[in-house]
Amino acid sequence: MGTVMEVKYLDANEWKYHGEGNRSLVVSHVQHCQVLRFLKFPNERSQPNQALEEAPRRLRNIVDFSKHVMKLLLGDTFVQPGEVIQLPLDFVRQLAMKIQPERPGSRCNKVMDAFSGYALCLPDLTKFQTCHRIEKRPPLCIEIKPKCGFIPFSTHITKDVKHRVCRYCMHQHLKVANGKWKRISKYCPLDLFSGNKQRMYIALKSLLQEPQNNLKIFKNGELIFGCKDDQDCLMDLNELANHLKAYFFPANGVVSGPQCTRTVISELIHVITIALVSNINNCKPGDMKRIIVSEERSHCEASHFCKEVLRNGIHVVENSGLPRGCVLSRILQVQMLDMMDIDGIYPLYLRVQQHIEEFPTDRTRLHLDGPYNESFYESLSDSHSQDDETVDYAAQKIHQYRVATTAKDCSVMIALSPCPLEEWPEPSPIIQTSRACFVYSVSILDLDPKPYENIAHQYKLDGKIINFYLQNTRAKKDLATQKFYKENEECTLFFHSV
Ligand SMILES: O=P(O)(O)O[C@@H]1[C@@H](OP(=O)(O)O)[C@H](OP(=O)(O)O)[C@H](O)[C@H](OP(=O)(O)O)[C@H]1OP(=O)(O)O
Ligand SMILES: Nc1ncnc2c1ncn2[C@@H]1O[C@H](COP(=O)(O)OP(=O)(O)OP(=O)(O)O)[C@@H](O)[C@H]1O
Repeated sequence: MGTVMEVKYLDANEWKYHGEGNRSLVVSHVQHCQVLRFLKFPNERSQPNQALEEAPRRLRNIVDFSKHVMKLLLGDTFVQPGEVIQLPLDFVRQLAMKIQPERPGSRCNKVMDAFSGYALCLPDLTKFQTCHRIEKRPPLCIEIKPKCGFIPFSTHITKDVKHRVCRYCMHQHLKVANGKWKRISKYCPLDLFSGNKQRMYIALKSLLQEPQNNLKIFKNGELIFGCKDDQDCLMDLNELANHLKAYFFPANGVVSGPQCTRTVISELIHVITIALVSNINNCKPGDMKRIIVSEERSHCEASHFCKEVLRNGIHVVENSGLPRGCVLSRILQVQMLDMMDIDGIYPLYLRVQQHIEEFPTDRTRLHLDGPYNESFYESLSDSHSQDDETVDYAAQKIHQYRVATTAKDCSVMIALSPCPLEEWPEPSPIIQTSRACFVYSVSILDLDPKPYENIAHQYKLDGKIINFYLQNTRAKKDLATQKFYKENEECTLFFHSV
């Protein structure tokens, strides 16, 4: 299993800390366009054994899921599955020690797997585009974790608020209360996925104001904007504009001040929007058809854009929809494989649990932990259209739900490489702005399968998010009403005294 990497790359000094999430830690090569993605495990004594036992299988599952499931659903060009490799333990241990001081405190409840010797080797998507080109200005890369872009439509939902407010906007309240973030973000995924230029502009501007873990910007593979964790954020828009000036206004890159920041940020938002709605493989006229999500599934009451529209008395917001084949529409379509919502899935999970308690060997037959091969992919298509009370129906719906959950948690990487129009390396796609031109590529990352057992956790979390949101917004409404009456009282007294 796995290939052994070329020896010339195996010097820990040539690799540096790049970033991490909840389940993996990534290091990048200082020179080559490569990253190594290591699994992480809880800080427990059993950790070395757990890693030795689990790492190779989990990594194999990650690659297979990417290759045989997500790539087929999201499209060839967007997905780079990478490969499982085996590394010398000395090298991995040295690396783990070297990067430890760089890690954000909030992620240190888990340790990097420095025990199994297995990792994933992937192209460094933050540098990918320009690997073999000589350009004075290094590549720029924008990473967005867009989260779930629709309002669930399942008839299994009992809490009405889920039909009105999207999960991301509700979850913000709990995250701030838990101390995960300091402020509520105004970003609403439904605006980003709307395909409406105005709504997308507001969504991206909100991400720039409060990036949390949903937006990162890299220059030459180095993080220049975004949060490592809530304690450690690089998010000064003037500073960002300073980095970007030379890209968007190459001729007069020396201008500065608030006007300059606004102009540069607008250009950035424009480029991101184009990359998100373009069909890179494109060009068949039929592909320009837009995917329109029904009105009630594409508006979130908590979105600041919607609030503004209501406040200004504009009642009809154009529901533009996403061009077919663009990265956002691909992701949204896979997210929408979740047709039952966790409210409909949880009872089916209990059905499967009960069944495998009685027939443990069926766990394998039902593909609950993979392997994620062609037959798993086929099991996603609707062979059971109605609930016939079987465990097979339940497993099929659970598979669809898990695939959708991966798409709700993936990230989009947009790599931009400045390129004068005269040097356009056709047929590579380009984006033009008022003064600049970029060759670009779009990839989707973090396409790991979500463990079957997570369903129980997701069900509990969903309940917490909704209850907290309802409590919190109710409390705020009560306070506002009290204030209103108090002000009116004061007003009344004032009238009496005159
Ligand atoms: O449930 P959510 O929406 O909070 O998503 C989790 C993410 O939280 P977020 O809200 O994006 O900050 C969470 O991200 P963070 O650790 O918060 O950066 C993980 O991506 C988690 O995935 P996994 O279970 O570790 O594979 C994600 O869990 P899954 O729901 O994808 O299982
Ligand atoms: N191929 C790649 N090229 C460049 N950077 C990458 C690559 N893969 C991952 N990264 C960086 O490493 C970070 C962490 O990786 P990833 O999102 O896969 O971790 P995770 O633990 O699976 O995340 P999550 O908490 O969302 O489950 C990403 O946000 C991204 O910035």
